[in-house]
Amino acid sequence: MKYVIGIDLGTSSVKTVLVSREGEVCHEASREYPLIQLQSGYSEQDPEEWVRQTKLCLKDLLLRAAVPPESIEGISFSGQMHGLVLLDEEHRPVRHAILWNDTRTTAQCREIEAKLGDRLLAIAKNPALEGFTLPKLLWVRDREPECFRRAVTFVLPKDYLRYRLTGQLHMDYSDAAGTLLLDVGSKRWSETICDSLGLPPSLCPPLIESHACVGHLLPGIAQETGLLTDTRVFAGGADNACGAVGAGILSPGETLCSIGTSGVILSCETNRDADYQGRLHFFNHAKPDAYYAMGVTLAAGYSLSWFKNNFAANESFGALMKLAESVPPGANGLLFTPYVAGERTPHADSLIRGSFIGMDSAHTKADFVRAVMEGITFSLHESVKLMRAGGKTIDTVVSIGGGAKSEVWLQMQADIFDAAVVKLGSEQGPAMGAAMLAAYGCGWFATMEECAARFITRSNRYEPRPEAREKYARLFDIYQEVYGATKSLNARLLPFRRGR
Ligand SMILES: Nc1ncnc2c1ncn2[C@@H]1O[C@H](COP(=O)(O)OP(=O)(O)O)[C@@H](O)[C@H]1O
Ligand SMILES: O=C(CO)[C@@H](O)[C@H](O)COP(=O)(O)O
Repeated sequence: MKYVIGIDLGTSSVKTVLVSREGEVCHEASREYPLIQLQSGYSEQDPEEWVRQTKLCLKDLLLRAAVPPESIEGISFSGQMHGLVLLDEEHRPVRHAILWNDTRTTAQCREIEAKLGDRLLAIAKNPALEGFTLPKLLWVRDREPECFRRAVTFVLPKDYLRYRLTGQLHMDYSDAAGTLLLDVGSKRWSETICDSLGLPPSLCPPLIESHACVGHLLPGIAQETGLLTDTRVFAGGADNACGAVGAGILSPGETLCSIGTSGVILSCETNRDADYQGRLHFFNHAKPDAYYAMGVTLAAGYSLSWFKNNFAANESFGALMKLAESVPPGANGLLFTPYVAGERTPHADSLIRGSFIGMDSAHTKADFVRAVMEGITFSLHESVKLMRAGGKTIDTVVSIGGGAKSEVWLQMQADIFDAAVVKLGSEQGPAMGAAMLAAYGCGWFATMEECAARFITRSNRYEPRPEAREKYARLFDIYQEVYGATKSLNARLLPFRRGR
């Protein structure tokens, strides 16, 4: 039997899966690493930790799988998007990586808007948002000139990991699209964007397709992990693109909901001129010449984890789901907005913070858990609504991520989105998409669709329940008013926040 390995370099952990040519997930292994949060709005990681934990994870996978290393034909990657890894001339990081959920770059976003105006949306297809890579580059230029002076190039998290495993430095189109430096339509680094901001185009690394082979493992890495230097390494893609590949979202009309640390609603596109006026992200897919539109809830699973860590630390997620199930839709009049780390879609606002509205002395922890899950799902529904307003039909949504582990949450998604929600047979998230890119890159399948037909099965289906759907439609109207009603209150609370 032949195998491939998919590596997903996530925000909280790295996950590896070993998948056979038949699409069977034979083994998986994962290892965690910490976030470094020096002050409110800051989020960094040590790239060395990604490399260390990935090597240990691969070693563990190989030991437990007990398959001959020569049977592993290819490896590919998925990675948390947008994180800035600045490298010096010896390709060593000049500082820690600044991640996608770091929101320190508001001033740099305004500078990008002032210098590029309408040209930004025309070229990069996206507005200047704090999470994207370009404002992070400008922040280092402005605030840490010594680091910036030493930098000769930059990459994204999984590109750095791949570099350390192979010695080859590249960035694939699906991840490059999230930097705000790519001309998304023509798949070239934009000289206009670089020139307008005074950045040397030489900072941008070579571009490559997600299924392209970049080379082989370095001898030292092969020795440490138990793999072979013959194993081919393929570029891989952005985690949301890989999540879509791993869920079979490969043609227009197919929609994904992913509830991980962040949450996304993603819909595949083949028209590179699709125009959402920057209200949704628009990126290159990991499938050649395909694209996707995407709305992002910054703190989706993160809001539930925040609640659990602070108010239910000794209870499992499963126990919390049981509590949520005991409460009717609407959480007995308790409403939550999941802005605990700011928001992206539809409110690109790094300063807004969350609220519980309607707290009553009769409410219990169960109401709070349900309200948190409903608030996260309402936020995702704002993206569904934007896509429908843009002319998309969304009648079926494939749901993945931690949020798809729970029946009660899957049913809630169906009721709130007013669409059928489908769960996958074996859900491995973006790691499966990475494994599929390796399988396609190895030439096992003529098309990615053929690979998806072999590797992916759909299992349970959740239909909207009329009574809950109607109740949620009324609550969603109220939910949508909370942002506007709390914006100025949050602005006044800003000076009181930690680290201000
Ligand atoms: N059993 C569960 N039921 C519902 N939600 C869960 C469960 N387990 C984890 N989650 C949620 O999923 C999130 C993690 O999802 P995951 O896809 O693993 O995230 P990431 O890949 O971003 O690290 C957690 O923050 C939590 O809110
Ligand atoms: O910023 C985005 C997408 O634009 C995030 O989706 C990151 O790509 C991280 O994802 P998770 O760790 O939540 O999977």
